[in-house]
Amino acid sequence: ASLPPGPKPVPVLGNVRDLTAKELWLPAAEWAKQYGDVVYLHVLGQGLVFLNSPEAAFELLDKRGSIYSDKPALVMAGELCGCKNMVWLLFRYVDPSLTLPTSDSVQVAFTAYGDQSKRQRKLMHKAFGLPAIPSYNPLLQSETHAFLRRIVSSPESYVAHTRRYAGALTLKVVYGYEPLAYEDKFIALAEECVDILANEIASGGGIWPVDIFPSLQRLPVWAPGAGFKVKAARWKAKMEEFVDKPYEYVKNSIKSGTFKPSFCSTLLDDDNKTTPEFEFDLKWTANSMYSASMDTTMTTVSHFLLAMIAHPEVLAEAQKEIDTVVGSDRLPTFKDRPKLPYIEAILNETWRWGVPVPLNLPHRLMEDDVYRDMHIPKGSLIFGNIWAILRDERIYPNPSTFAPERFLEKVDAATERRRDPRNYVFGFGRRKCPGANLVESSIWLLMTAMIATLDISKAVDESGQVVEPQVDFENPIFRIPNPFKCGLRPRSEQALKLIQQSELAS
Ligand code: HEM
Repeated sequence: ASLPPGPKPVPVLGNVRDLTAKELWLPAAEWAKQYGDVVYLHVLGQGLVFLNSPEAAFELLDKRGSIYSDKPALVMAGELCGCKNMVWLLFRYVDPSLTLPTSDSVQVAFTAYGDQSKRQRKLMHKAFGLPAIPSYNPLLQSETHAFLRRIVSSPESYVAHTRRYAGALTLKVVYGYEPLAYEDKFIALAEECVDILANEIASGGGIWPVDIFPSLQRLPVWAPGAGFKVKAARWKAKMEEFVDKPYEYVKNSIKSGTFKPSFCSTLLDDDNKTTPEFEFDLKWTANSMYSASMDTTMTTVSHFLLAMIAHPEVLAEAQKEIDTVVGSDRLPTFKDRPKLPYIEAILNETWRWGVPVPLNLPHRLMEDDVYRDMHIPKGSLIFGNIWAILRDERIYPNPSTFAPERFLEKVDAATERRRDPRNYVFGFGRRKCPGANLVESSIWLLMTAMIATLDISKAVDESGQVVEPQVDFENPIFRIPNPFKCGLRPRSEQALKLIQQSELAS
């Protein structure tokens, strides 16, 4: 079998010049149109495979998951800095020109496929499987209300409020920890580690000389050129602190009987077996959730805001629906969800149009494989091209337009399944996002509460001029818009009153 088709490589360097540092999903969508639903490129012999249709993505990443679920490994970040146990890791992507690294950080699911990743996923499934989700509802509700209160008090800081919402929610869900309003120790520690990962470990494109020549690991620390080992030891200590400290907090609060139910407390209690292996998995799994939820939540909320700014008629229609179903005497709750089909369609369209992780996170193929007479070499990195799938005009006419109505059209069950963006935006197979059920609830409530209480529009500057949002996507993995200006204010006196009163209720 021959390799799948793709842009013509040059000798040795391969397709280096075909890759772009920003928005790689745009050329990847063009390759999909030109070469079909499986496209192959290589960079210095490293195979990159793009799966551009649901059929190809499900067949390989899902059905053949036993060989398509590994993750790429990096020696410096993984081995020396101790991040190999993290399910997520921030690192920088190699600049396509292979001369200069990009300055962007990206996150990648990192644990190699094997017993450890299976155990970690089992823990996450237990905590975030569908049956567990209703138990988080009160927490989601109180965090959403706290978010609204912060927004009305300083709307210009909506980015910081969204990050705090995601961070606090994760700390509470995972550790039962209530962060302080300002200068919280765990949030500060988490941000410090995120910064080390993004700006230190990941500098130089995330690829260090030791990644290319693993034998450098054996250099003694005093040897010339071994400075990386000293740095790695320092960063590793910080990473371990980030993993150990919140975990110790849970254990101590269980001992003193002051704990709040959480992912960790439930598992420690349920399994009642604190073998070193179990504790190791638990604390690294818990820790990885923090990074995993930050940028993805930020991306989704940003796209929702952009869509509302660009389409005031959609916001008005959604507010009409809320006013009819919920009224103006209370804030929406999960019980209202089945009666709000237009809002459901907005959420669907936000997932589809925003595409938070357009090329998925790469999986690594563990064995040579053949698919439809095409040879896919062992070691290839496999990208589920979620962007191309969700911009397929045969399924979504005028795909670049934000149009929630498309999801209100009655279709047969097979088309319904095929067009549901949730089947794609959270990835595929055995590495599919374990947080999907949780964010399905958390983002729904956050979005619905914003629609119910806020006017969302373009910002206006001091001289009264409307400020057009400047949208730019620099991050090579997450489709996360750079912070843009936007106008957020209470919809009415009554809405403001409900937001302020929510503090008493929570
Ligand atoms: C807006 C929301 C989110 C989106 C769109 C999203 C999307 C994704 C995607 C595309 C992947 C890669 C799947 C693959 O490799 O096939 C992933 C992995 C992952 N996600 Fe999410 N995610 C979101 C929120 C969250 C949250 C809130 C958590 C934690 C509570 C979380 C935890 C994880 C973890 C731990 C992984 C790695 C799984 C593994 O490699 O086995 N995600 N996510």
